[in-house]
Amino acid sequence: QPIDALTEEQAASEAADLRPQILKWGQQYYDADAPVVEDDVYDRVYARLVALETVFPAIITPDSPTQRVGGSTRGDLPKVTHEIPMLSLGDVFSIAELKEFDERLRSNVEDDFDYNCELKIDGLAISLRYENGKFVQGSTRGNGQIGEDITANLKTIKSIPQTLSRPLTIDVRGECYMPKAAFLALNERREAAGQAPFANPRNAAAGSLRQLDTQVTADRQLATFMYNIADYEPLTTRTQSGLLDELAELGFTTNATYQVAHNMADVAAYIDQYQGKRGDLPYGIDGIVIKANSLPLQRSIGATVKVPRWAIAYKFPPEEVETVVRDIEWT
Ligand SMILES: NC(=O)c1cnc(OC2CCCC2)nc1N
Repeated sequence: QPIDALTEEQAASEAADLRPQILKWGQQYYDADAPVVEDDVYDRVYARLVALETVFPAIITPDSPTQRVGGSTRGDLPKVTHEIPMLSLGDVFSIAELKEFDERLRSNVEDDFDYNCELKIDGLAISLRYENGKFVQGSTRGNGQIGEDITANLKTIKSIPQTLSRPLTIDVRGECYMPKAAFLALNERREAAGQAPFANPRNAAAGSLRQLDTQVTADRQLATFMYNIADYEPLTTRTQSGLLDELAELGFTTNATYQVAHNMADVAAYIDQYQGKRGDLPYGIDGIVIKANSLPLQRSIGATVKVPRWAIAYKFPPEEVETVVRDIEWT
């Protein structure tokens, strides 16, 4: 309950329960075989401990995770500052809300414009830096400004090109994910070895990317779909749909299911087309993303602190796990 409703000893007792949990999750972070608890769970519990100790400084213990130099991050992967922040996405959960997003955006934009519709891959966002066409660094989104350097692990992923077809200096963003079949095979191996299975493919991908042992990452069959670029100037295209084609020409793997939509009726048709097909896809999706298709328009509309005004994610209701297992083609 709210911290200011607690007595000091209640706060001390709650903090005493949280510290070992946070330390254990921190240690699991590098255990090659322990599933990594979801980032947001870790961050929420860590923030609660910080809040308790801030309101009641007397309960702080020298061994509290909050007193470590590393602070909230669970490990000491080197940090990377994103020159251009990695944005996340606002969410809507109904067609009605989607229409509100469209109306609000069109009220602020003079001319008519198209959307690009994309499947929302359920993985984790990564940024790939290329200098003169060579892959030099890869990182997680982190808080959008500062992520973790996972270059070595990303180099083990076959779909990430080491050299581009043109000597460009660019930051390309996309999703790293674990295909459903790889996820099921991994969990079978883990259960056969008496280890806890990963909760879902996204969690498995996150845990696999943060390994200090790159051989572990290499064995996890991770994949990527790239979908964004920090600065589009070096490219020829000026649309989101064209960007996906140009990224493919450069050597990246992109998801071919995108469609340009002229209006919300087209968007609704795209949603209907894919909402029912989640079970047939070889990767997890948790919705669709619609983006203003013009890249200059995206730039002029801009973003709020964390999310673009020119894009929104439409989230599907959570999928029960058994459908993931049942619907897979057991070839
Ligand atoms: N999970 C996805 O598949 C996905 C995520 N994000 C984006 O776009 C970013 C680019 C800038 C704001 C959102 N597109 C996607 N397809």
